[in-house]
Amino acid sequence: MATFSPSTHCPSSSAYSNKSSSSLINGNPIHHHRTTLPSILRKRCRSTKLYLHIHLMEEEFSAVHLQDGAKSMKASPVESDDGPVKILKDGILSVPPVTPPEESIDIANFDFDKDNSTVSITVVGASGDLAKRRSFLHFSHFTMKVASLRFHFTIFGYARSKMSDAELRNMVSKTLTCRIDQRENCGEKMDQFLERCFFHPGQYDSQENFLELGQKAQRTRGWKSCKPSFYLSIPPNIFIDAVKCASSSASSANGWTRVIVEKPFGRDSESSAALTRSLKQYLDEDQIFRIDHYLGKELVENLSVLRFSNLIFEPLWSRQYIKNVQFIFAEDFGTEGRGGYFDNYGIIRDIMQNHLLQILALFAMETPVSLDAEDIRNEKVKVLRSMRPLRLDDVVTGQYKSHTRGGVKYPAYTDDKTVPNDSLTPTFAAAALFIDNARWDGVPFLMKAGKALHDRRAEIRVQFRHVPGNLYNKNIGTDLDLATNELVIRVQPDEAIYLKINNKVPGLGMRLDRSNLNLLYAARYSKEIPDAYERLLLDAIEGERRLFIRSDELDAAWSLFTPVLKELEEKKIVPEYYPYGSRGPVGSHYLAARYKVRWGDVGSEQ
Ligand SMILES: NC(=O)C1=CN([C@@H]2O[C@H](COP(=O)(O)OP(=O)(O)OC[C@H]3O[C@@H](n4cnc5c(N)ncnc54)[C@H](OP(=O)(O)O)[C@@H]3O)[C@@H](O)[C@H]2O)C=CC1
Ligand SMILES: O=C1O[C@H](COP(=O)(O)O)[C@@H](O)[C@H](O)[C@H]1O
Repeated sequence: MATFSPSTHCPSSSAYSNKSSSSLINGNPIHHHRTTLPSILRKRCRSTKLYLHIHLMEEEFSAVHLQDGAKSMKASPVESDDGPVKILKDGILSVPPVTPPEESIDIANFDFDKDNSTVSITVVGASGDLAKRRSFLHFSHFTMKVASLRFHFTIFGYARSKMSDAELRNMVSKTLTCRIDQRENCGEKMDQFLERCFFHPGQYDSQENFLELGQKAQRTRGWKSCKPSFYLSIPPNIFIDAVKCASSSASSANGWTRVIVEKPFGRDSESSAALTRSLKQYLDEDQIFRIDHYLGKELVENLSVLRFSNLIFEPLWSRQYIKNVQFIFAEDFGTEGRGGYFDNYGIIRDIMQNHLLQILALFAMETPVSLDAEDIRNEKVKVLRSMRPLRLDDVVTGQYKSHTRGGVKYPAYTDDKTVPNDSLTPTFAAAALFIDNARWDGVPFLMKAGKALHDRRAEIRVQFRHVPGNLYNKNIGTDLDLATNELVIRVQPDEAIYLKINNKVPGLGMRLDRSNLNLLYAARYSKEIPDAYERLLLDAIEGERRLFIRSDELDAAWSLFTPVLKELEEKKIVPEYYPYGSRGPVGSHYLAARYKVRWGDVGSEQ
């Protein structure tokens, strides 16, 4: 009899190893099991060798257990009854022996749609920049790669602009790529994806138009039970109108409606709280999926794995061994085309308050009770609430100016026609943050984010303290800084994790150099790294909330940045100007030096 806990851990592979099964999916053993269990919605367990997925279907759930790293799949309940799952003490469930199914299942022919439900995503604001450039592309990758295997799936575009289905498909087709699997008839898959795209014109505040959308969607696929999600790709000031109409007029009878919201979630604490309050008039918190796409990036996902599944890191993860931590975001292009949006927000709201702070929270949080969304988000909130609000003294801001290089003139931020000539909006910022808890007391957490810099990168740098009484000091010079270890988690590009160590240069002498223990993903893994949105969309559809921002997390995040944002604006702080394509304002180095830190991305060997 295998045992597992609903909230804390997954069964080990060995828990199932005594069960024989003749059923295979892609060569992986599969065990089916059906019973009654009212209180568990779904449990996802991930480990390298094991994936367990339970779906609640009314009062029944079916469990599909795939071994050896196979992906989880939504499966219809199998027609066997192995008896009830018993709840033992401490919430441990006892799972009766699994009856192996009689025939083997071939994934290509497996019918995942037996419940005949349809997932539909409506891109609200389908005529806009985000929708055109990114949303449909993400949906296409997601649909072609994942969803088409699992769901009836439709995508609706909704906007005030008039468009036919054919025009929408034409617009969308221009953004599609064959990034998914070149070998597997990509063209055919794109066509299949486009066939699932429809357009419905309407106003964002019209109940009637949303009702028509809902009806059209019902007709399109003959929904038995429909699972509508709305992806808000509109300016935030019309979110509430759209949500009100979508939830009251285009939502499913079974209340499945979900709303996926892109940042910005407000401009400060007050506007964010007001937005949340308004959304909650029409939706429950668990229907709102606030996307921070950095949480869907592979190396950000891996951060917790690195920390909590490797003995060598966690003991070092504190003020005792870590001198400082750096979160660096750089883009080698400006706000081209997005100045209108950007000027109202600036780099602190665009990148720091969300993407970098989310990574920081995952980096610094305590070990969660389990991998469940609420347990992880609880720990993130705790660490955010232990942080000191950012002070003006601890911030440096910059704005890029025009620069000519190699005969090419690169524009200044204010050359954008949608940006006022006298704009003081920062396109660069560096900040020093502190976590006032026992683990991190006194450790500077430095952030740096900028547009129009000399390269594009996102990385986490962990600089360790020097070795006390280092025996090899004289072999590496007197600068102890040169001898400290540094762990670099390169989120993009060229995903990698590397550790800088001191090493003896081979030879008869005793000379040390700095070398890297390097896990370069491209060299280690042949599989393509999924786009952040593929993961996030799948999770939103499946109701997995781990990678979405909860409202209290959002409040805590805004509390840290709102005072300084207000001060910057009220005092009209002039940003330090830096040339397009440079390394950014020199002020960031003074800020780091104040805390005895050297930015890790500067220097010959990064
Ligand atoms: N663009 C980007 O790269 C990113 C955008 N975001 C966020 O995503 C959302 C969408 O961004 P984006 O596509 O750039 O936005 P757009 O300004 O392009 O607006 C999207 C659509 O909304 C409708 N719309 C625009 N303004 C109004 C208005 N005042 N009243 C009613 N309808 C309006 C228009 O459609 P129609 O007239 O046809 O109805 C427009 O095509 C925003 O919240 C933005 O902050 C987040 C990250 C990146
Ligand atoms: O959210 C945003 O992110 C992008 C950068 O995302 P990436 O995945 O390409 O690194 C940034 O350009 C944009 O300003 C910001 O709104």
